[in-house]
Amino acid sequence: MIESMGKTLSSDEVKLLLSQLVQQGELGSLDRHFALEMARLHQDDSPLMLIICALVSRQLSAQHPCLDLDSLVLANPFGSSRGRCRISLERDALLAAIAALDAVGMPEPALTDEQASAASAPQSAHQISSAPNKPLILDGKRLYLRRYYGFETAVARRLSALAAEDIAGADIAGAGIADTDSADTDSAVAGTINTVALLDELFPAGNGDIDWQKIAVALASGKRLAVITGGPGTGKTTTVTKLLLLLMKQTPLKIRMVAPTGKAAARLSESIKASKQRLKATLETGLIPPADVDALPEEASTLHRLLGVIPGSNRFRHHKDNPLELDLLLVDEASMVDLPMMHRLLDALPKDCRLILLGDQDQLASVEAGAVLADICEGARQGYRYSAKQCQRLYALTGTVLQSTEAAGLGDNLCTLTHSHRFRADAGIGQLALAVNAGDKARVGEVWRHGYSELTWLSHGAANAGQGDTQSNTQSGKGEGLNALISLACDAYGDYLQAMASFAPPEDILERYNRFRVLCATRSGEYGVEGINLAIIAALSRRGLIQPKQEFFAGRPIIIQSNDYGLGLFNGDIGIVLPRSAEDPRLMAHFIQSDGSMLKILPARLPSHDTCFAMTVHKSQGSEFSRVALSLPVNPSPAQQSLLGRELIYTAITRAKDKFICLGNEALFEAAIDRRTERASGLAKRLWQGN
Ligand SMILES: Nc1ncnc2c1ncn2[C@@H]1O[C@H](COP(=O)(O)OP(=O)(O)OP(=O)(O)O)[C@@H](O)[C@H]1O
Repeated sequence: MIESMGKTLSSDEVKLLLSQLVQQGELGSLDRHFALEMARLHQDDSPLMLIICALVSRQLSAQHPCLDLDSLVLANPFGSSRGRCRISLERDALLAAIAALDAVGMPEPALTDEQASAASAPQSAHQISSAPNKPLILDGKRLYLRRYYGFETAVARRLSALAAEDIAGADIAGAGIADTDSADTDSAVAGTINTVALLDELFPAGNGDIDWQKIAVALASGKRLAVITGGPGTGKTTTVTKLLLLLMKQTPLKIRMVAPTGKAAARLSESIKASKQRLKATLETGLIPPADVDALPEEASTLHRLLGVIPGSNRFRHHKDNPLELDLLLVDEASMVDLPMMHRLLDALPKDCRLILLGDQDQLASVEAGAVLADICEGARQGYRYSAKQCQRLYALTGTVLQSTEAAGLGDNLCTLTHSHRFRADAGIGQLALAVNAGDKARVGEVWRHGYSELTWLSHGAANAGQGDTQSNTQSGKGEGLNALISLACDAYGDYLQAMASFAPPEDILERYNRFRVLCATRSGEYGVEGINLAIIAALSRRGLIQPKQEFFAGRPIIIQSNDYGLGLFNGDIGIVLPRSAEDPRLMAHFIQSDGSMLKILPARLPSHDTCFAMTVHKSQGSEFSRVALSLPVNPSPAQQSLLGRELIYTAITRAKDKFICLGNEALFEAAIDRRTERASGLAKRLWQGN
C-alpha cells in the first residue's frame, strides 16, 4: 500500500527511504530514530508503522501536537523534492490500517484527571511510554503521541471548566435582573452598583463609541477565566491594571503576574508600573484613593520561576498535588505559552483561582508545540460571541448594549481590543501591521508606496526591486540592500558603543542598545542571524567601534540560549559584555533583571549564548524597540519558506515603535503574507465544539 514510483515498498526499503530523507534534510534524525524504536518496541516494522511513526514525530518536531490525516498530502507525505523519496499512500486503506496497528489506541471515553495526568507525565518529548497503554492515539482523523493527546485533552477540559465558572457573588448583574430570591437580589444589586461606580470611575464616559477596555474589565470581573487579546498598544496592560484595582477594591486577592520569558516579565513589570502612574493621574472622585493604586502588585516573574524548577529535572515543584498559593494568576504574552507548559500551569492552579490570559493572538505561535492562545480565540475570530446572559450582565455593568449569540465555547470569556493607542491610525507602522494581518496584499503595496517616513524598504537587489520602487526611501541594486542594512545597523549601534567608550553607566548603555535591533526570519545564511551578526561585527570593527580579537570583547551583545536558574539567566535574556569600570578593563556581561537591578556575570560563566546584533523574530517576541530592521532571506529553502509566514512578518513589524525597515523582495514578502501558520491541533475544536 505504500508505493514509490509505482512499486510497493517493503519494510527494508522504507527504512532506507527514512535514511535518505534524513540525508536530504527532509526528515530529522530524531524522527527516524523514533520510528525505528517504536517498530522495535512493538515488534512491528511494517512499512505503515514506520511511515506513520516518522510522520507523527516529524509533526511534533514542527510544533504540531498531532498529525491531521485529512490534511496529509497522500501523494508525497514527506514533501520530498526527490522523485525516489516521493511515496504515495492510499486514502481508503490508510485510516483502517492505522487503527489496526497494535501501537495505536482510541480515545478513552472521559479520561479522568488522574489518567490524563498519567498520560501527560513529564518525560522527554520523544520518550516512548513503557506503560501498557498504546503510545499513539487516533482521535477521529487526528493521530497523536499519547502524551500530547493527554496534554491537549487535559488543557481543553481544564480551560472549559474554568471558563464555565462564574465567580460566586459576581454574577450579580445577571442575578439582579433574573428571578432570584429577594435577599440574594438585594446584595446582588448592591454589588452591581458598587461595581458600576468603580467601572465609571475607572472608565470616564468617552465619545459614545463602545469602550471595549471597560467591557473587558466588566467581563473579567465575573469569570474564573478571562482572555484579553489585542495587538500592540491596544491597552491590554492598562485594562488589566484597572481590572486588578477593581477586584482588589472588592476582595483582597493574592495576585501573581508572569510571562513566558525573563524579558517579557521585565516588560510586564515596567508596563504595570507605568500604567499605575497614569491611572493615579486620572482618578477624580475619591472612590479609589491613590494609595489603592500604589498597593497593586507590579513584580512579574517567569512562568518557570512561578512553577518552581527542580534543578536537573523537567518537573516543577508546583503541580496538582502541590498547587500554587494564589487567588489570581495573570499570564502576559500568552501566545508564547506552548501546549505542555499550559498543561503544567493549569495543573498547578489551585481550586478557586482566577486566570487571566493576555496576549496577541495574531503573533507567532509558541516555539514549542501548539498554538494555545490562537486556539482559545479561534471561535471568536469574526467578532465577539456573548451569550444573552453575558450581554445582560455587561449591560448592567457598563450600559453597553451588545448583540447576543447562542452561548459558544469560550465566547463569554473573551474580549478583543482592536484600537491601537500606540500607532496613530494614519501612521505607517500601524497601517502596515493592519494590512499584513488582514493578508491584504494590495493594501500592503499601497502602504509601502505611500512613502511613510516610518517605513523604509531595502530591496535585495535590482533584479528583485519592486515593492517600494516608487517611493523615495527605496534602495536597490545588487547587494546594495544588504550593505545599506549593515551600514544603518552600524550607525544605530554606534550610539551605545560610543556611550561605552565614554564609560557611561551600564544602564544607559543597555538602554541605548535596546533602541534598535536587526531581526532575521532565519538563523543561517548571509541574510540570517549568523550572516548578519558576522557582517555587523566586521563593519563595526572597520569603524573602530569594537575590537573583536577574542570571543568576548567590549560591546559584544549577548543573547542567552538556555536557562541557568543558579545564575538567574534565562533563555532569551539579552545583555552586553562591558568593561567593569574606567579603571578596571576586565570584562563582565551585564544584564538588567526584571526588578531593574543589574546582574554582572563573568563571561566564562555564561550558559550557552550567541552574539545579538541580530536575532530571530521568534526570539524578539515580548520585546519592543524604537527601530527595527527585518532581514528576509534571498532564496529560502522549502523548510525556511514554511517558517516565513504572515505571523512572522506581523510580529517583526509590531516590535517597532517608531521606524520599520525591511530588507527583502516583493514576491517573498507577498508569499509570506499569504502563508498563515496553522498548527495541526484539536484544541480549538475541543474548546469550541466540546469534542
Ligand atoms: N483608553 C485609552 N485611551 C488613551 N490612551 C490609552 C488607552 N489605553 C491605553 N492607552 C495608551 O496606549 C499605550 C499602550 O497601552 P498599554 O501598554 O496598556 O497597551 P498594551 O496592549 O499592553 O501594549 P503592548 O502591546 O506593549 O503589550 C499607553 O501609552 C497607554 O497610556
